[in-house]
Amino acid sequence: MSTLKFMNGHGGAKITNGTINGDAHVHKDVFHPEIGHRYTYESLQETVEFLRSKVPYLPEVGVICGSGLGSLAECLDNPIEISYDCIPHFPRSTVKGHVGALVFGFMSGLPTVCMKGRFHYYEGYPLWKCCMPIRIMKLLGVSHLFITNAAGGLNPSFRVGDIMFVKDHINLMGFAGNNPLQGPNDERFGPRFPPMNQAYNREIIKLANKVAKDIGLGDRVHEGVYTCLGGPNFETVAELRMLQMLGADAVGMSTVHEVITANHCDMTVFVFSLITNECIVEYESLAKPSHEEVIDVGTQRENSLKQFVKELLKQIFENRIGTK
Ligand SMILES: O=P(O)(O)O[C@@H]1C[C@H](O)[C@@H](CO)O1
Ligand code: HPA
Repeated sequence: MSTLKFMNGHGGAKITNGTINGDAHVHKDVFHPEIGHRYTYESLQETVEFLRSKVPYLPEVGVICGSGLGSLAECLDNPIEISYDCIPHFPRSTVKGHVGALVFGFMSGLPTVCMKGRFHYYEGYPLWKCCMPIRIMKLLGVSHLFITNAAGGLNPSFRVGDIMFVKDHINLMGFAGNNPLQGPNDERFGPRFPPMNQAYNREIIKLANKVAKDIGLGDRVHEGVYTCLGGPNFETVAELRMLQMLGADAVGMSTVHEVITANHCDMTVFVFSLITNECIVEYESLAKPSHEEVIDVGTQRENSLKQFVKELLKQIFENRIGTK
């Protein structure tokens, strides 16, 4: 039997061991002879059924916690935490700062699911697998997806600890033909050729600027363009200079493929990057980016970010923004 533990003081529960009904969990996707492995709509339904059997309500909001930002899940009242290794067909988190659990609960009174840990291409997961949880959230009923990430600041006006509301992206991996929607298209999720010119909800960005100002973060927020490289190495000076010339304001190793998958299945998307380091574009600089620094900045900014996310969410739903 999988264990359901009650968490002290939170009135919540935790499902932690790696077995379901006594069987070691088997990670399963489906093999297509011509294109290799993929999840099918039906295999994802098994994951959804499992989660529905553990959580007595359906989430409307999804939050993906970026590196060092797992504490956003602490905004949830009455949390039910389910470790990824208990969930049928779910990949495993392998990166420090990504705990590897879905946490269900109520944020600003709204039923919400947080991903405490995401999947990255550099971990060895293909993009369609990195994005599998987004389709699970959609099937569970999530209409609004908040995606967060840690990113390097390319825009010279950004300072460490600033927040960038993502208004657009440059899909560099897509330029090279790598896209999470590659392979057979299931119309039950979305169209073969989805538009991406309104991938980031403009009304929410406008509201986010207002909320940030109201809570005293007005001078620490920006709007900008995010781009994602495959990682895991940080970028060279020449690469960073090229990204600046392309018009990117921040660089990371995630998010773009998640945004594409979420838009494909018609979710309302809001993304922010926490600028955890300044990109080094001078050969003379001896500074070196590190994952430890990335996580530390996340920890330093967690209280402001929690306050911001809760207030923004509340106002989005009060004003019915992005409700389709
Ligand atoms: O998961 P995110 O995109 O927030 O994580 C960033 C990119 C790398 O995974 C890691 C580098 O420190 O942080
Ligand atoms: N580059 C890529 N990914 C990152 C960075 C960076 O400088 N900082 C945090 N994630």
